[in-house]
Amino acid sequence: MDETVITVRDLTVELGGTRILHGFDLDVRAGEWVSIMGANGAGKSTLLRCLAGLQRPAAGEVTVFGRPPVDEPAFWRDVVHVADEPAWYPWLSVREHIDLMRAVHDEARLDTDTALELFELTGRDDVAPPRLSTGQRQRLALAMGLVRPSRMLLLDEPERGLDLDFRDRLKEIFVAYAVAGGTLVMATHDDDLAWATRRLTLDAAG
Ligand SMILES: Nc1ncnc2c1ncn2[C@@H]1O[C@H](COP(=O)(O)OP(=O)(O)OP(=O)(O)O)[C@@H](O)[C@H]1O
Repeated sequence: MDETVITVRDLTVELGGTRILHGFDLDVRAGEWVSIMGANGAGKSTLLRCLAGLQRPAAGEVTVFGRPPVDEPAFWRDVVHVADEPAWYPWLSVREHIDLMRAVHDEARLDTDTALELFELTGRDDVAPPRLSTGQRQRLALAMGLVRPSRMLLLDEPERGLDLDFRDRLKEIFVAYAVAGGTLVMATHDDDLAWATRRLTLDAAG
């Protein structure tokens, strides 16, 4: 598979008058899993936000699936951005959050029980997210992202809060997504999770 699905050319981003990324280039093909690494503040989340159409570059070009990314429903039908914790519905259970994602998307990738099992939430399916542990909430956020159909995952530190065993499972989940033709771009501090991926390291000057 060699279809290029992300192209970044000479990307420069400024935030609050400070240059975060400068002259950054990237090409990603369908089915690739790319890790963006680097120190705190290097600009990993900022790059993901540019790919998600949530941050306007000061200069340069970004295309995702052949077009500049835009924060619009047609774009989000193809792309999942898992970053900060989603806004939970405190009156809905874990199971109902997954049901909700399945209900608003045609052709869900996983049924609810499979998702609960895969993300090790079966025993916590009837509680509301605010009563989960940090790692359990992260597993639910990932489950909600993976349950719906997509062609690309933009993942900001997906490992946060997860124990080592579940990180191994997550690696398998992401490999399966890529093998099926999906594309992953992941900001991470986890060498092990990134080990088999194409790794790019941002320096502090971007
Ligand atoms: N809204 C903002 N206004 C001004 N500066 C910002 C803003 N958001 C982020 N920054 C700065 O931009 C830089 C890059 O932030 P970013 O979150 O992209 O880094 P990161 O590589 O993802 O870091 P981490 O590893 O800590 O998650 C940081 O120095 C941060 O302080």
